[in-house]
Amino acid sequence: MENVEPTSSALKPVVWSIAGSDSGGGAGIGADLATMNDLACHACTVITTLTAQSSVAVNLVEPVSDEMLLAQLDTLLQDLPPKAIKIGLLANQRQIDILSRWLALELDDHNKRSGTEVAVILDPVMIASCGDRLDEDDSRLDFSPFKGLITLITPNALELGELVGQSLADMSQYHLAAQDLAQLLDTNVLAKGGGKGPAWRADAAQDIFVCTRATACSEMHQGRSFLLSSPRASNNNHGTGCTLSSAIASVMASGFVLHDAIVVAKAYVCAGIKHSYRVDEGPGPLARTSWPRELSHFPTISSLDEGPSLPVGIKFKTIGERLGLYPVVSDLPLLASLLKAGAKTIQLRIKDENDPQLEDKIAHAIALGRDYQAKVFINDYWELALKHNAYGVHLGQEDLYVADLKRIAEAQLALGISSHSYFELLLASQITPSYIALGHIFPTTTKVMPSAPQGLMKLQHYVDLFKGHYPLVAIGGIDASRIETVKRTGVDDVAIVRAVTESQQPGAAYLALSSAWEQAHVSQ
Ligand SMILES: Cc1ncc(COP(=O)(O)OP(=O)(O)O)c(N)n1
Ligand SMILES: Cc1nc(C(=O)O)sc1CCOP(=O)(O)O
Ligand SMILES: [Mg+2]
Repeated sequence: MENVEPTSSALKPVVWSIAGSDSGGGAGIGADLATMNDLACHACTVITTLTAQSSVAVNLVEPVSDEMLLAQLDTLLQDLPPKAIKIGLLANQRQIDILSRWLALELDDHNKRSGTEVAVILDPVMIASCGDRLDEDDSRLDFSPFKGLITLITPNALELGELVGQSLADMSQYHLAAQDLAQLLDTNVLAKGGGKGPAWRADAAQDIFVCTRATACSEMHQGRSFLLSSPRASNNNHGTGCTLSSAIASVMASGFVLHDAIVVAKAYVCAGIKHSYRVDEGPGPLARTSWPRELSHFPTISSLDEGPSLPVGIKFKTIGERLGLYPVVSDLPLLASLLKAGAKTIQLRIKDENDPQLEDKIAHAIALGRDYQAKVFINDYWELALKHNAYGVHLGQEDLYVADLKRIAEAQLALGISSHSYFELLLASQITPSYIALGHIFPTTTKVMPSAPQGLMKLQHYVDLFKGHYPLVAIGGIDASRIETVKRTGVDDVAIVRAVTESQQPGAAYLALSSAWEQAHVSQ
């Protein structure tokens, strides 16, 4: 993150951990604080329970008084309101009832007054990694008071079984149970598969993500289930669940959507396990490795729903040279004039699919590209691009499930894919495209976007992770005034609509922007 301004500590997002203390330091509040601080958040704590715990045993569990629980919540809300909350160990039913009432009344009132929506991540802790129970009595806890009040619940196999009152024998039962829990609590579910259970595999930690709804996220990723599979790194797993849930809360507090928070948190846990250490007899705690920047730590995403899925094992044409400043235009005369002005990469983006001259225009644009030895990409109409042998096609994420990707790859057409989040970047990268577009960086009026503008901070994170793996193209609201700051992130290329098309002299505008882009500095 060397290219963006450092966040002043006053601006660090506040995240709360409502959880128990693990005297052994590997899990609970200790792990949450370490995670939240490591991910550049300010961590506040609401301690629910003290546990006398080591890496091999839990010897005593003692909840704080009801007054103390409420006093911590109310005190913090007055002065240090959260951007996100992680809830861990609740030792008895009374604590569940008190906290759920507080969320329904006080937090809801805070959300309404501040016009925000604080993300609440519930890790329904029941058993420590050494196998001992952490709740005060052996009676089953009822989490239903949390219905409609939480953003995500993150049970492991054992907890999921207890929450839905079933034993889970295989992956399909695991998925059904996660869907049942999503309905029961009216929430999103991340059913973890890292520990023993039906999702366990020796070489991979597989989690099931059931997304019922998520804000500022494309419709196509909602109401769906995904399998998130990460490489398994070591058996030091003490505090894995606490770390995962507090990492999800921290990433959401930093402004990322739920899907992104989950994949970043999984990468954080994967890196933490890889670099973990043993302290004593039992499994060791996770290392703190800061914001994940290593692509191999991120999960592979696959769909668990019926219907089309992304193909595996295909690879698209590699683009040898830079795309540079890449204009995106909707009419042919403008495309011709920009090629004449010297554009070497350009896209034809016609959004009226009933345009009677659609095929003619596409065929003509492709032919012009050949004449000028330029890379002409056709947006959306991949069949026409194939028929007329275009240099390349640009597709959106939703197109990936309908287009014949195998045919496009076999015909040696280049493929560019849009992305609007870490989650979509990972999906795009799984089919090894020729480039990935990252948008929309700044507000745009060119099209209606379901996601919020990404901004430079997120762009920097995406570049840090994907640079060198694929050419990365920034798009959305980029004009002469923003060329310098965009270039400083290290992104490879920029795509531009209005700053060229709405100019009185598009050819001259293209040349000026292109030369500004080439001359702008990438900071080291
Ligand atoms: C370079 C580049 N990036 C993103 C887009 C957007 O493509 P898509 O998501 O398919 O949306 P539409 O352009 O079809 O509205 C693009 N065209 N080019
Ligand atoms: C076509 C398009 N796709 C985007 C994406 O984020 O996928 S943003 C965008 C419009 C970019 O237009 P302008 O340069 O006028 O802001
Ligand atoms: Mg498109």
